[in-house]
Amino acid sequence: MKKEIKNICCIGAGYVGGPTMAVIALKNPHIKVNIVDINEQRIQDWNDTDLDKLPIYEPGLSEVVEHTRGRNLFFSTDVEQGIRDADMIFISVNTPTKTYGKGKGQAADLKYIELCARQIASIAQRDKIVVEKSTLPVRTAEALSDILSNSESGFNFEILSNPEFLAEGTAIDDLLSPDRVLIGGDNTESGQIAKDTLSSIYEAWVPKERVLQTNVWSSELSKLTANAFLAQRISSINAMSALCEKTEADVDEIARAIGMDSRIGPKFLKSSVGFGGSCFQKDVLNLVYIAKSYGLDEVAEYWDQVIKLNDYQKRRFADRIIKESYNTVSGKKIAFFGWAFKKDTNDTRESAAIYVADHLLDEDAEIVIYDPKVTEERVYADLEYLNNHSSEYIRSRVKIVNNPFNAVGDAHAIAVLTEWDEFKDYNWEKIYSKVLKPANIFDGRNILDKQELNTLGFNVYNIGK
Ligand SMILES: NC(=O)C1=CN([C@@H]2O[C@H](COP(=O)(O)OP(=O)(O)OC[C@H]3O[C@@H](n4cnc5c(N)ncnc54)[C@H](O)[C@@H]3O)[C@@H](O)[C@H]2O)C=CC1
Ligand SMILES: O=C(O)[C@H]1O[C@H](OP(=O)(O)OP(=O)(O)OC[C@H]2O[C@@H](n3ccc(=O)[nH]c3=O)[C@H](O)[C@@H]2O)[C@H](O)[C@@H](O)[C@@H]1O
Repeated sequence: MKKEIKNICCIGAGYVGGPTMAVIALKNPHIKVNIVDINEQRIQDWNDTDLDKLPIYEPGLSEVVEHTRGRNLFFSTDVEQGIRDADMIFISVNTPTKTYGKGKGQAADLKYIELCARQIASIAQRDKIVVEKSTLPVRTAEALSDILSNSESGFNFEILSNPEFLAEGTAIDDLLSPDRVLIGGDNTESGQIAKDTLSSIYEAWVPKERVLQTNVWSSELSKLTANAFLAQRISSINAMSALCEKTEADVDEIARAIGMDSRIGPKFLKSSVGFGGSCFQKDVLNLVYIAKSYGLDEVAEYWDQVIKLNDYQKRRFADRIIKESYNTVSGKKIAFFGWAFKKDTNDTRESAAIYVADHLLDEDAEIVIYDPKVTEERVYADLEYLNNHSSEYIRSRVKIVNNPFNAVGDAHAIAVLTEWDEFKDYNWEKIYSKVLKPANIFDGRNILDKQELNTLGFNVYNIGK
């Protein structure tokens, strides 16, 4: 059995809420979807008639928004109205690592989630299905249920966990053909109805066998587990990259060799300057915190190593630039190709580039950055957020240019931090003529044609080769 859903509200118009709801609206034209957010600028950008101004860059997103916006997809700052009208409410707000108090630097900060729950409790005028879309610590649904069931309204709030597995840069493809959709809920009669109701929304386009129902705790913990396993794979291959550099083994050859074992599989074995993004570090740290809070110290230490290895990888890359620059980068210009945490996104959260730059700034380097999608102010904000160098120092040492050729003039080295496809197709001969000699390239993504660059005269330093 399922309920009829006519109106959905999503609280949080971010990287998850925006694309996810746009696709739900696309595939369920009979449902009105309201995305609400307290960030006025963000909502204004989502409503901009110029689709190039959407707050998020994702291939295919603007087409979906163009098709649905104003039809059955709406963006608004009126959170209360959104909650009031909805039969089903997705909570898709940010859950960053705590920067204060107990669990600082590890636990997820759940204040935004709690605020949403309290707001729903105080505004709702009828029963609602409340869906956790944000990534949350296992057993958060218990706290939500507590807040909602203690409201004076007396209405029934059914809580579901429906974590999101999309990756940035491929969000629309991932949403259109997901490996699976996970829905956790209570095994009561009303819980089952709620799960079936949400399943039916996805089944508008996702094959039924890919919509998986579990209990709510399994669903919450599956999300953290998936991200931990993915991050662990990268740290594992990155650990091998360090060993490769000592032994003349080639990490890409190793990835290929082990990836052909069907038990291991070929995906997510690309060695890099280190993983970034808003979630891997946050979610693994959260897992470490949860394990510790249950007294499972060995479990906590095991996962903590994934983060330590990632920090080591970023540091190793920066140290190599320094070492190969005759042990000093003071006053030297290092050109960065890429700042985003991966290609095809303008998101820079936890990007490895930030930490590599910070380490080079410790050594008094000058950095000139080109990224096809990241703005100047974003770069400065990322570096200033670390609070390691003054804003004046950062702005005097770091420049952002809107053309790769403007980055490389008189550069002592080029460092590739993001795997943007366009980097492969540049006129490297022209670049060679502009950089200082010896011409050093540090390819933090192993994307460039080393042989060709060597022929042009470059020294190419790879990860794990
Ligand atoms: N970014 C990603 O690729 C993925 C993120 N996730 C998870 O999804 C959640 C959201 O992540 P993002 O979309 O990246 O975050 P985001 O920071 O891009 O968006 C969150 C939005 O929520 C809004 N917000 C916060 N409190 C609010 C409130 N009380 N009322 C109304 N709006 C409020 C913020 O203004 C912001 O625009 C996080 O838990 C994250 O771990 C899960 C899968 C993928
Ligand atoms: O919870 C989340 O936020 C999401 O986190 C990741 O998605 P995302 O961070 O957007 O992007 P990924 O493609 O996973 O890349 C993360 C980082 O790992 C790096 N990476 C990825 C793959 C690889 O083989 N090697 C590697 O270094 C990327 O360059 C990037 O810096 C997961 O892939 C999603 O399933 C999940 O929903």
